[in-house]
Amino acid sequence: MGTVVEASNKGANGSIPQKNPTVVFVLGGPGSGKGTQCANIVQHFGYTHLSAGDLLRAEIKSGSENGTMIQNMIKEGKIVPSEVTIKLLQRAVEEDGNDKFLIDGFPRNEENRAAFENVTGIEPAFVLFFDCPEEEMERRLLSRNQGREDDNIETIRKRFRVFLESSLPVINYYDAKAKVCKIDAARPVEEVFETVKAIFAPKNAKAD
Ligand SMILES: Nc1ncnc2c1ncn2[C@@H]1O[C@H](COP(=O)(O)OP(=O)(O)OP(=O)(O)O)[C@@H](O)[C@H]1O
Ligand SMILES: O=c1ccn([C@@H]2O[C@H](COP(=O)(O)O)[C@@H](O)[C@H]2O)c(=O)[nH]1
Ligand SMILES: [Mg+2]
Repeated sequence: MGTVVEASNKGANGSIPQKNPTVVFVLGGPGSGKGTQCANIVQHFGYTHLSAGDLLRAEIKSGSENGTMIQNMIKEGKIVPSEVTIKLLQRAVEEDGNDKFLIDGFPRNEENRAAFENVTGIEPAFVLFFDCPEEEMERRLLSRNQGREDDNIETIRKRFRVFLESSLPVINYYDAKAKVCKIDAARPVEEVFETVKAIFAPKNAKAD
């Protein structure tokens, strides 16, 4: 991994973002522990955590015109069109006063990745990849008990398939650019976070 690279601020659509944020993509299979580790990173390193899935779920609750479409996609484990998710992410970045963001669970496919880069002009500083076997992720999701409509065995299997077919290629894309920090996420939360800390501590020292 190289040093933290600040995002460029030219949007291909001509828009100029308010800031020049540092963005870290947090990727991994469903239930690999992305949200759990992001909460720890926020506490220790002062990032803002933006979960694309949480933004989409909030959009459903808000009564937005896209709500029913998003709800159906999530129930089926499918990927919501890029333009919808990117707008939500852009709005969240613009409304926040921070200059460094963890984007959790996005980009989920190659089209998401290319559209985000084109629209925002932002390249991630690096990518965290929480690597976890399916059996462990399945166990975690089935006992998460947060009332998520997609935490049932039928949808979980669909989500696993989408992750393998559509999301892993994104991780491979960034790996080819030496931007991926792969973490063994099958260990207990505290152990995983020790590894995460070792990744962020030197980068944060350079970025601050
Ligand atoms: N290292 C771990 N060991 C055991 N359980 C964990 C670990 N990390 C997270 N969990 C638990 O597993 C469940 C899924 O974790 P989390 O919500 O962080 O995953 P996620 O990657 O964000 O999932 P999703 O992609 O579905 O949003 C939660 O109940 C969480 O408490
Ligand atoms: O960029 C995204 C992020 C999420 N989705 C949809 O939401 C669910 C749940 O996402 P989590 O990251 O597990 O919270 C996911 O299965 C997709 O259906 C999306 O379409 N695009
Ligand atoms: Mg999550």
